[in-house]
Amino acid sequence: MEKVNIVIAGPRGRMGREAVKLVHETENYHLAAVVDRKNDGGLLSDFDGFLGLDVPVYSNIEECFQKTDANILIDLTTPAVGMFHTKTALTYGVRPVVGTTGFTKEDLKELENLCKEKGLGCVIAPNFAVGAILMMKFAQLAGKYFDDVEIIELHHDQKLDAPSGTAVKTAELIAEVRESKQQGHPQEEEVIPGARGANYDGMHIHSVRLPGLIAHQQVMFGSAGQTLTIRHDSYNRASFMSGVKLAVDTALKVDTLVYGLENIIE
Ligand SMILES: NC(=O)C1=CN([C@@H]2O[C@H](COP(=O)(O)OP(=O)(O)OC[C@H]3O[C@@H](n4cnc5c(N)ncnc54)[C@H](OP(=O)(O)O)[C@@H]3O)[C@@H](O)[C@H]2O)C=CC1
Ligand SMILES: O=C(O)C1=N[C@H](C(=O)O)C[C@H](O)C1
Repeated sequence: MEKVNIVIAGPRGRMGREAVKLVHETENYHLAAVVDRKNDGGLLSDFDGFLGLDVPVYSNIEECFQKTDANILIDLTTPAVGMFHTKTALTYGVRPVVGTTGFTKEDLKELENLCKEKGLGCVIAPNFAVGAILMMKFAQLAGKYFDDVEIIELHHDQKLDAPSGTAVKTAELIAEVRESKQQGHPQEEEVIPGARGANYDGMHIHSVRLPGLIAHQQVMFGSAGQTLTIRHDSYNRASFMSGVKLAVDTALKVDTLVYGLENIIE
C-alpha cells in the first residue's frame, strides 16, 4: 500500500504532539516534514519528546511544499497562521486537514472556492472528538423543539480564541433549525459589560477559561417548566485523534471543502 505523505504544522503544540504520534503509529501514514517557527533546517528529533523522529523542520511552509512530496497538511497552529497555511497547501496541491479554530465565514467561503478551483479535498473540523460531534448533532435536534438555548464552553486558560470553534459551530447548526430569536428579557441590561456573553442570532455563548480544564461544552435548552442539558468533555487530546484520522482519509477521497465532521459521520 502506498504511504500517505503528511506534513504537520504546529508539531510542538498540545495537539501537534498527539498528531505526530498518530501519524508515526499509523501503518500507511508517513510523516514527511513539519512546519514550525523554531529550528528551521533542523530535525523534529532535536526537540524534546521526539526521539528518533528525524523529520525535516521548515519554518517557511512554501519551502516545505517545494521540497516535500506531500499529500496532506495537518494544521494545528493558531488562528493567525492557520488560514495562510491552508491556502498555501491548496495552492501547492496539498489537501489540508485543519483543526485550528478561529476561521471566519469569509475564510470558509474563500477556501470552498479554492477547493473547487483546484479540485482538492479539505477538511476543517472545529472539533475532532466523536463525542463532541454527537453533542452538536443532539443539540441541533433539540434546537427544533426549544427556541431558548445558551452555550457554555469551558477550556484551559492557554486557549487563544473565544468563543471556541466548537461553540460557534454548535450555534450555526442550531441556527439552521431554530427560528431566529433574541433571548432573555427585551429590556435586560448588562450591569458589567459582557455578562450575557457573546450573541449569535440571539443565542448566548459563554466562554470559561481555567487551568485544569481541557475542552468541555454544555448546551442548555429551556422551556416552560423544563431544561435539557447536553454535555461533552474531552479529558485529553487523544480524544481527538480518531477524528483526525477520519479527516485525513476523507480529505484524500473528496474534492470539496468539508466543514465539520458531522458531515462525514452519519
Ligand atoms: N479541532 C479540534 O478538535 C481541536 C482544535 N484545537 C485547535 O488547534 C489549535 C492548536 O491548539 P493547541 O495544540 O492546544 O495549541 P498550542 O498553542 O499548544 O500549539 C500551537 C502550536 O503552533 C505553533 N505555531 C504558532 N505559529 C506557528 C507558525 N507560524 N508556524 C508553525 N507553527 C506555529 C506554536 O508554536 P510556539 O510554541 O512557538 O508558540 C505551537 O507549538 C488551536 O487553534 C485550537 O483551538 C485544539 C484542540 C482540538
Ligand atoms: O483549543 C482547544 O483546546 C480546543 N479547541 C477547539 C475549539 O475551539 O472548539 C476544539 C476543542 O474544544 C479544544
